[in-house]
Amino acid sequence: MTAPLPWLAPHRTSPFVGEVLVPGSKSLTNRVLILAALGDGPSTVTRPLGSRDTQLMTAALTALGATVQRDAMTWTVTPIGSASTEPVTIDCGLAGTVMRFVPLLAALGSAPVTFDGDEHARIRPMATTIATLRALGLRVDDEGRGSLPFTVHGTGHVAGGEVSIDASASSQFVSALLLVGARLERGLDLRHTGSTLPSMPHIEMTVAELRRRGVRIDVPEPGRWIVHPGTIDALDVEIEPDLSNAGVFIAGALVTGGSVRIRSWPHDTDQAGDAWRTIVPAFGGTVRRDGDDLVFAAGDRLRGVELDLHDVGELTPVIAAIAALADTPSRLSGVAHLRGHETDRLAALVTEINRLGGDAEETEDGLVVRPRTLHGDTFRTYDDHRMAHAAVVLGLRVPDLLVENVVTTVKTYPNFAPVWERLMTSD
Ligand SMILES: O=C(O)C1=C[C@@H](OP(=O)(O)O)[C@@H](O)[C@H](O)C1
Ligand SMILES: C=C(OP(=O)(O)O)C(=O)O
Repeated sequence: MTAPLPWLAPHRTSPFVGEVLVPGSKSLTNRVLILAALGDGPSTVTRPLGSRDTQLMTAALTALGATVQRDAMTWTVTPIGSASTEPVTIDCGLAGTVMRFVPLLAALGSAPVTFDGDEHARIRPMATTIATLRALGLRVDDEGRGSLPFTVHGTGHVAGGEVSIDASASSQFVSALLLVGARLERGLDLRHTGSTLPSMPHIEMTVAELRRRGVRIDVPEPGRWIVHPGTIDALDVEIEPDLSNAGVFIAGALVTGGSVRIRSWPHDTDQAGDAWRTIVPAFGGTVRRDGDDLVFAAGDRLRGVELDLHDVGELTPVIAAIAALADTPSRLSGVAHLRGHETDRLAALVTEINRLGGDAEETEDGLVVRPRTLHGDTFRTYDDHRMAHAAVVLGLRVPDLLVENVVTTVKTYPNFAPVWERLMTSD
């Protein structure tokens, strides 16, 4: 198959002024689908994200025995019923939420379930998932790899109880256990033993979604969660727009001296992307609520930032792109775990920003980005949707920037490139 032609990123010599309703949150959609599949009756999901990651989740849950009936705006999920013993194979693609969350659901069943994914998925950190399953008493065949592919042999019974894991490489190892904790016979007393735990808002989102469904969870101290055994209530929910993905439009406004209205920004949310409300002022921009929307605008200048992004690591590529266009240096820290994301994001950002003539450098746990005049080139995306987002932010200011494989954005954002093309002709 021939590779798709690179896409010429939109470029502006005038401020970008726009209004966007971004599609639903990936993290919420995939949690809600799982909890619906484990629920005590059918649930509906309104305004779900329809993208590669949620498609992979739907296919995985269907393979485990749930049904997902899709109408345009609402999906109806019927929970996983009686356990089948037929072997199944699940494609995780490059979706962390599928490769980390679904093996724990497979553990509840009685069939051998094989997990595999894209080429790069095979090098994403999975050792904690495999160790967790074994600690719960399951047999896992991974031929000693500690990564995808592997097979989980469910027996229909998981006692649960005390489990200690090292989740320093990804918060998703904690969320995965919490999501199934109530369905373990003795519930779960989970301790994180590693030195650091990234993406805490994503864990808090998991806890909040469980509590909304009647699950009792205590958090007696940082790094410990007690999930009481019980049922997970069915619940009809509407998915919030993806605030992390809103970031690329916000960044577009910031770097061109413009403004953007993000429609339906939730008044109260557990999403990591809510942090844009504090990140934009750090770059010198402004944020204003107008009814249900937030309006982000550039300030008089775009200054560099010093940000610890440990809690919101997934925002880093777009923040690094803004930083490369700022007028003073930036230091981004707390994100060593990004080396295990869709690609090694720290290495990829340094290589690609510097390919354009920039001055970015990797540190032990982040990046230093110094302003330089940038020139066009082909920006590699490494099959990483957020590298493509970073490319678009840079292209708005750097002429002749070509984005390799922009279609990789379909992981969490359908029609990403056409949306930008429409925005460029409509403001
Ligand atoms: O649970 C989730 O939905 C996610 C958790 C985070 O993962 P890490 O803790 O691995 O960064 C985040 O970066 C990812 O995009 C989504
Ligand atoms: C890290 C990310 O994704 P995943 O859910 O695949 O881990 C991301 O979307 O930035």
